[in-house]
Amino acid sequence: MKDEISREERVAGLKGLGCSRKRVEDARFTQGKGNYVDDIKLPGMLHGDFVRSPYAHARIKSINIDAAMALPGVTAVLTAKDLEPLGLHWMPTLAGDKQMVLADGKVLFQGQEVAFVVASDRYVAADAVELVEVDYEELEVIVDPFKSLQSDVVLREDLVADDGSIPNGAHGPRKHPNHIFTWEAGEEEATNQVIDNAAVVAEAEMYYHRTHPCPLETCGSVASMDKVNGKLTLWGTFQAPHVVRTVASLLSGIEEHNIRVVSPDIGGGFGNKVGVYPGYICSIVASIVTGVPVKWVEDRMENLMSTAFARDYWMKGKISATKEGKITGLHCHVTADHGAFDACADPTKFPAGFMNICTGSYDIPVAYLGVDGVYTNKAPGGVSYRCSFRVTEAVYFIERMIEVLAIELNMDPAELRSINFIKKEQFPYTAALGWEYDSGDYQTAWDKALKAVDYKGLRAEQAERVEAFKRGETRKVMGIGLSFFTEIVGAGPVKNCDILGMGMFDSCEIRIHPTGSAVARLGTISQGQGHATTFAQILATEIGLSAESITIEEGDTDTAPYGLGTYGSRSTPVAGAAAAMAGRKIRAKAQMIAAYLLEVHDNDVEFDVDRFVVKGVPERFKTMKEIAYAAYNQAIPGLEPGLEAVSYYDPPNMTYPFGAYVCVMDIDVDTGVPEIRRFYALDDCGTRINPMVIEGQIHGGLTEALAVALGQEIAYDDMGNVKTATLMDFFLPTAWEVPNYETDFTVTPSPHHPIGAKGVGESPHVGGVPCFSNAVQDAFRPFGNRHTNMPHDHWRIWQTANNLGMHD
Ligand code: PCD
Ligand SMILES: [Cu+]
Repeated sequence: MKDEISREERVAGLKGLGCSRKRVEDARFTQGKGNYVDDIKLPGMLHGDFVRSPYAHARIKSINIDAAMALPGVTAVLTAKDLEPLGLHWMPTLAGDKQMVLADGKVLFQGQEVAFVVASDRYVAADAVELVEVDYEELEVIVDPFKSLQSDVVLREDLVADDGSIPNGAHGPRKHPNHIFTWEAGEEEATNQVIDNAAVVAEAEMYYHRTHPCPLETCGSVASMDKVNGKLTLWGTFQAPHVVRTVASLLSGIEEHNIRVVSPDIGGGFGNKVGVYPGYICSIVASIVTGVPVKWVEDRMENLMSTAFARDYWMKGKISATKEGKITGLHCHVTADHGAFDACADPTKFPAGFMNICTGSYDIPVAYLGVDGVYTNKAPGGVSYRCSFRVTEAVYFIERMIEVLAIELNMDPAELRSINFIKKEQFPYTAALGWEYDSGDYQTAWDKALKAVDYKGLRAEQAERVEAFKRGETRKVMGIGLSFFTEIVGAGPVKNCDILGMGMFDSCEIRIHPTGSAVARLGTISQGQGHATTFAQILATEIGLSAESITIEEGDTDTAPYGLGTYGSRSTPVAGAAAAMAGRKIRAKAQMIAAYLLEVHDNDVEFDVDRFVVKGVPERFKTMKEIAYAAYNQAIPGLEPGLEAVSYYDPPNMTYPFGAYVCVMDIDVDTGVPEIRRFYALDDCGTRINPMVIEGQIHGGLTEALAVALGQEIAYDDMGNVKTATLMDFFLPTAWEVPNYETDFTVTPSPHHPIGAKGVGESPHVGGVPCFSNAVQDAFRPFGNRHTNMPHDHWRIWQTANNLGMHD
């Protein structure tokens, strides 16, 4: 047979690895044809809405539902009393704590779910919510975690024994009724010894404020109990649909094969949609009780007030070094505000997530981390926002400690980083707090970044600006924000990582059709990341069929293989690896088919782009399309018909993407308004599947980082009122604030991932927040600033300038 097109054209035709293929899902989204939870409309469907607590801490004396029930269109009003006989008034959290589904005797945060109204439409439900009369007796409110550990006020009465003793929590002994856990890593004594005897020590206390990812789509679910067939179908905004199915089965007693969980299109997740919310449970119970489908969808205020927040970490650090700037030790203590229930979604063995990556990208011989989790009268969560697993906090911490140490040493912070990087030859590198970093080449990335922005030139310009400011010629100061981050993404492996006992592997199942097109299903679920585009690219390169002829499906537990879902940038490292492995199984069978068709031995054919060729005889080949057809339609001795494969992949390690960011900022000291002149981001996520998708991920993550660093916050007053529950008060950046990002990359493949890819979705946020914050702080460094807390909104920046005497 003769070849009409060149090998190059055949490679391009696959649209495989490395191709900036346009996102296939966007045809649907840009034409308004997406299918979100709120688009699901079933015959006879009822609508639920919550009565929520106006108080942050109060005893519930009585609930009167009579007036609400009397409103035409209202079917039911559920309270904890109705859920109790079913054992559903409390639910387990992913962190091994339990949480009230509906207020049981008391409320513990503003916005807590008190009663669930079910009515004929969303408006009637909202009207009925107003008619439910709840009699509250206010209790003393605690919003400060340090005060919480000193207070006589017991927040969680359910966690104190009758004799007043404090039973152990899910993560061991508790020191106080409002204490959740102590978690430690590293060697405290050895670390203290090094620090106490060091030539130079820098200390800092910093607060990484509470915030919220605020996805475009809020959380919601539709439950439909088919009593005839005994089958429960649950559509919802779930980042981990299979986990929801298993948990729903364990809680309800409905056998798992009779539960179908579907995540339809999701309008942004960002970790906000990992946890299990009372709304999910209440819609299920309401559908079981009424026998018709019940929908629950939050409004914006409910989403901001009550669903999984992020951060709220009070961090205290000490870092020591030689006079030359070689870091010798690091000590970190965190007081972690978890709100009213511990509902973090960290792997079970890691109650503070992967905070123990806080030694960052540096070769630090000895370190210690201690974390104390504390209850307060705030919403539960702590799982979300572009690094559920606390790597955001860890990287912020170390990147601030480096800056503070640079001040102490009177050294350039870029040079200080260079001196301390883990060197290329040291990988795989075992860090003082236990992680084994898979691969990295930090110095190369750093040099490339500093060169790209002309770092030396910028510092010279900054020095001139400081002089000009002092002479009174300008009121603008200039900051150069640096950050170098190492992320840790791709949980498992199963031996280290499980959630509530569910091991963190992932999966891919692929079915090739006779005409050489395919459908592949994975255990993950895209929330906007573009999986339908990128997973097809991995498979295209592995099996030699064009990505255009491979459909990717996720999110329906009736069809998709079991997987742990999408968060912690785990889809590429884990499900992406499963896809590659399933592709290789297809290829192995295809090789046998090709050999039979070509009448040679299996070992005499080899794979080439989209075909198997007889070794050394390139004109003798069978394309994958021909092989697929033969797989079904030709009797091949010793082989079953069909061409399918499934892979369950338990990764041997996590992947460690990294990056080097630089932000140049001008700040008007009289208005506190920062202006971002330049933002350069170099990312290394190993093998790049789709450069355009990566670029989009980085723009998104950096914009969220800008938001968090420069103004976004879930703030509470002393009464526990949420002060930022609307988009009037909660900062969402617009095109006005967002700079023109310059992106760049290096490629250091993961040695253990089948295609060498690492995750990237979280990276820009993890590296971006310290970069923006460092830019603000660096602008004030020449005027005496050491550390000021985020968010650096205009008012706080103005205060920083004022405190430094710059308004005098
Ligand atoms: N190397 C590489 C890597 C990656 N990639 C691509 O990119 C993406 C991403 O990826 P990753 O990194 O793996 O990740 P994932 O898993 O998929 O995802 C997750 C992430 O993702 C991010 N991004 C995003 N985007 C959108 N649009 N939306 C959303 O929601 C979101 N979210 C966020 C978050 S937050 Mo968490 O949950 O907190 O934990 S985590 C997270 C996809 O598509 C992939 O394929 C490529 O291409 N290459
Ligand atoms: Cu993460």
